[in-house]
Amino acid sequence: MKKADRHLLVVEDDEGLQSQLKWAFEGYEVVIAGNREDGINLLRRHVPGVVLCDLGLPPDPGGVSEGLATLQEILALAPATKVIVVTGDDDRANAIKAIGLGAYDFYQKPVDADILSLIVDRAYQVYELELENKKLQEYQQHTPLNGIIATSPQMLKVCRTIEKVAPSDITTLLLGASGTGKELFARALHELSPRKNERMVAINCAAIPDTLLESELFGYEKGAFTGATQQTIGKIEHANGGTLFLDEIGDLPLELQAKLLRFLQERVIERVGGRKEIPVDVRIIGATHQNLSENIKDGSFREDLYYRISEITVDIPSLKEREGDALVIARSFLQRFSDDYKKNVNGFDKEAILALESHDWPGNVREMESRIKRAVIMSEGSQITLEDLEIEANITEPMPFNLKQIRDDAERKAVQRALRHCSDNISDAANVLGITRPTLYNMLEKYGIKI
Ligand SMILES: Nc1ncnc2c1ncn2[C@@H]1O[C@H](COP(=O)(O)OP(=O)(O)OP(=O)(O)O)[C@@H](O)[C@H]1O
Repeated sequence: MKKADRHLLVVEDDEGLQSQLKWAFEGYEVVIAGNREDGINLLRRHVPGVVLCDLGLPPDPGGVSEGLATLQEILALAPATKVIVVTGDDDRANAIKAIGLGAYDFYQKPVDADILSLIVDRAYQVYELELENKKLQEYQQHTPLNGIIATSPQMLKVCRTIEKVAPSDITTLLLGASGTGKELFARALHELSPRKNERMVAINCAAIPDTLLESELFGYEKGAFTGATQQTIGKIEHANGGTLFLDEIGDLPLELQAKLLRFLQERVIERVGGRKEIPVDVRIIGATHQNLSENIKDGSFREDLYYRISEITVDIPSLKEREGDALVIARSFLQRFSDDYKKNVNGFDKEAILALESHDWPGNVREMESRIKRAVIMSEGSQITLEDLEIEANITEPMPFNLKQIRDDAERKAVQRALRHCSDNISDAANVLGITRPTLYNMLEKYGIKI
């Protein structure tokens, strides 16, 4: 939050003090009320992070009842607000009472604007930090599936599909580019399924030489080939009762595709060198970054196997296609790595945010994970810079149709961005955009933005 976006509410009935305080806080938007009712109205309108509240307010200017009531009402309406109570010079007892009721701090008259500014600055910093933390926690709570960070409509749809498909035994194919989270989703599917207490066994079909893949998958009997000194169970049998995750299934050699197809149809396997049919009960999840339709066309993937493994197909969009997810995922990684590496990094600077939002992310979430890990380790300040990320902001776009389109696009993007930055809080987003709430509502309707 820029200092200029910071609102400070002063509830004070002394007009001399009002005008002194109005100009005492450089960089704050100071709003002044002379009594509780006006104070609460301004609180609702401006949502200030910090309130300076005189305890002696009318109709009890000589006592503290109205001031304490104002404090309580502010905290009931906006518990995150930091209220600093201002008391008479000899009124420690009531100051402490106010702290007991939830005031953040107290300050005794006469007012020294310099000291009060310092107290307000510190209170605002605490307020903003708490707000940032709360947002992060909310994002994490909204995480639809364990360990998966997703707020974009595209990914929320994927999450819903996974939740629907998980309880059944249906064979599921996850399609998506490298690093989009296919394995993470496979694990989520397993965790949400009735098989969750059994094993999930993963095998990367592209990482194992073709000659070894058959015995890895199906196991072998003693003496099946040179070096087969003892009977060995394969991954499929190992996953019995649980889930088998066949990563990079598009790389499965044709002979093995036939054998896998037979297993999927009959649910029995034969170990290499064995004759016995062994029934195995596994749920199969496949994943690939390849275009299997192309592979079918060029004969490198069996069409009949494709239909067997794709009873349900889930397309996982690339990070670039997920509206708004990049920043949310980046923040979550930042928090994780700054905790892991005990670094005091708490955000991204403006240029870094632009770069995170405009980068193409060819390596998707995996690329982001490693870039942010490195940036956290390398960073020397409290904020990650463009240099730490080692990416270039790429904000060039094709020439649009006309000026109206440019304006509309920019307006829609600004509204979406403000909402994202304010966790969908309409008042905050309207403030960020410098417009009123009704204007923002009109824009949401105009651009069909749902929150
Ligand atoms: N939505 C997400 N939220 C949090 N972490 C994620 C998300 N998506 C992916 N990751 C993380 O990114 C990394 C890559 O994910 P994963 O291995 O699941 O991708 P993949 O699509 O299986 O990649 P590949 O095709 O290269 O095997 C992992 O560390 C994973 O935890």
